Amino acid sequence: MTNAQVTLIQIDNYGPWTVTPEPRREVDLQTLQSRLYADLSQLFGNREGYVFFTRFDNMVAVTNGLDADAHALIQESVGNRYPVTVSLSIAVDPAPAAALGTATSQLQDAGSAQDGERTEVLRGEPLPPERRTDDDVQIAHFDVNDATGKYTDQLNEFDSFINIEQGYAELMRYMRRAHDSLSFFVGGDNIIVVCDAVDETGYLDAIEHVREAVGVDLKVGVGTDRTAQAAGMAAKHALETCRDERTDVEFA
Ligand SMILES: Nc1nc2c(ncn2[C@@H]2O[C@H](COP(=O)(O)OP(=O)(O)OP(=O)(O)O)[C@@H](O)[C@H]2O)c(=O)[nH]1
Repeated sequence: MTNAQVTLIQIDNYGPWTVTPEPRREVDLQTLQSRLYADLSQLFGNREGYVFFTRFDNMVAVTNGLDADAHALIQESVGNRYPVTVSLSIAVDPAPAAALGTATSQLQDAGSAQDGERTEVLRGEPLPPERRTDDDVQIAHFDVNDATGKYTDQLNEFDSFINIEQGYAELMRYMRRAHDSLSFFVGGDNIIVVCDAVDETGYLDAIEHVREAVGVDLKVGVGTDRTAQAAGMAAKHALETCRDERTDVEFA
């Protein structure tokens, strides 16, 4: 059984900030959002976590191994670097979607995303060190088969993008519904899914579902470990085995 520790990151009172005193230049907002994501990726990444950009005003991190103090430090660092602050909410559950559900409720209970008084909230309990195991995080790294040959080298870039995004949309809904798992597009033709001990049949069914629904062919490498980065790296190696062996699913 896995025990995903998930942290919801939410920019405090961001909506009002984007239009105060009048709408801010979109290029400046895009720059802020992508820099904040880059910094968070490094701050959590230095501590073996993964951060996914999702909607940019809200981001999701897998933070097994990070305690409350580490979260507070990251929060402080963002407050010192940016004109905005972030709230963080941590939760643990075998099912990643359930962990994110709890993390979300904790933050919603503390106040609205657009409440000027609710800033730099830090809620939730990390996984206690004595309960941590080598099986806490399962990461599945999906990749589109021959995306270069089928899309990038053949189609208009926008049509390539539509194909990849449709594969992502179908996979994220399927993994959420069938396995309480969280899927994140990470660029190119890659999707990283945080899973709750899904087995080979589960992955084969997911690949089959996406192929039937939108005609996008996927393969997946799966890794399990104590932290997101260790599990993610194992998943990448398993994906290389898929390439070598021409298989659809490989476990590290
Ligand atoms: N985020 C991320 N992106 C990657 C990774 N590997 C490849 N990419 C991206 O995916 C694109 C396609 O690369 P590949 O998946 O290696 O190529 P492919 O044509 O699909 O070939 P096969 O996967 O071998 O079938 C690259 O241009 C990168 O943008 C990775 O490990 N992480």
